[in-house]
Amino acid sequence: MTKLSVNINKIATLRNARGGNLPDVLKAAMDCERFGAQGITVHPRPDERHIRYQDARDLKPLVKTEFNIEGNPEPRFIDLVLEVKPHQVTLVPDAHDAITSNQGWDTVKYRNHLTDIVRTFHQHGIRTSIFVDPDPRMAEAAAYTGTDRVELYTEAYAAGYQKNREAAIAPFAAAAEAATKAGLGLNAGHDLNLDNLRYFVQTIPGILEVSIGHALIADALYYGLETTIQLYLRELKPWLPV
Ligand SMILES: CC(=O)[C@@H](O)[C@H](O)COP(=O)(O)O
Ligand SMILES: NCC(=O)COP(=O)(O)O
Repeated sequence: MTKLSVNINKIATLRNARGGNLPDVLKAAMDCERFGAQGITVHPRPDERHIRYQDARDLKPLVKTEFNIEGNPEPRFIDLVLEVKPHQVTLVPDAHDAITSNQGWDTVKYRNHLTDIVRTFHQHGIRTSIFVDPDPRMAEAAAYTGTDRVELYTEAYAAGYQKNREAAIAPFAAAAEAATKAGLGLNAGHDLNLDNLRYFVQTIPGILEVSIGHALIADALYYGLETTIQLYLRELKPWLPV
């Protein structure tokens, strides 16, 4: 079964626009769970323009499903994760000025760096996932860091889906196969949406978790949060035809 983890960064972005507490990010997270989400993802960035570090601390006692914190493992981020102790940390090589995540790790070049970080999180009982491009070499090399999982960076799949979905998914299938052969669990995320989600999880078996934020929160403007989460969960049902 593929779990749906709702990324609530965009709810925080809306709240931050006015400086108050509307919408309430903590309530939204609990509502996502009530409506069926099987996990909550946050991605604090150094400038805290979306979710804030304090949000992650406040969410910890409230999230009853799986709590996933994503980010670039700089010292302040590592300290936050070790303090909050989520179920999973996803390591993403974000540049400070990136609008959103725009690349996976070079797991060959940064093998030693990632190995040290993975070890630190494992010593505190936190599962690790490494964000990777759809490149079998990167997926395979990720295993040498000791990580539990990789997260396939699906932006290129989403961008190519309408034009030629078979071609768009091919590199992801190859990377997924390499990761699985290397003993890694598979997550996926970035720009997944109601159009492209089902084909992805049905074509690549064994995706353990998808984290979805931008499109899901945008859909919620039209359908409401509860219906939207149900619509995404329906796309994850393995028996529905692609
Ligand atoms: C790693 C990843 O793909 C997501 O975390 C995505 O970057 C969402 O982050 P923002 O909401 O900050 O764009
Ligand atoms: N890890 C991907 C994520 O959390 C959400 O990405 P997006 O759906 O906001 O593009």
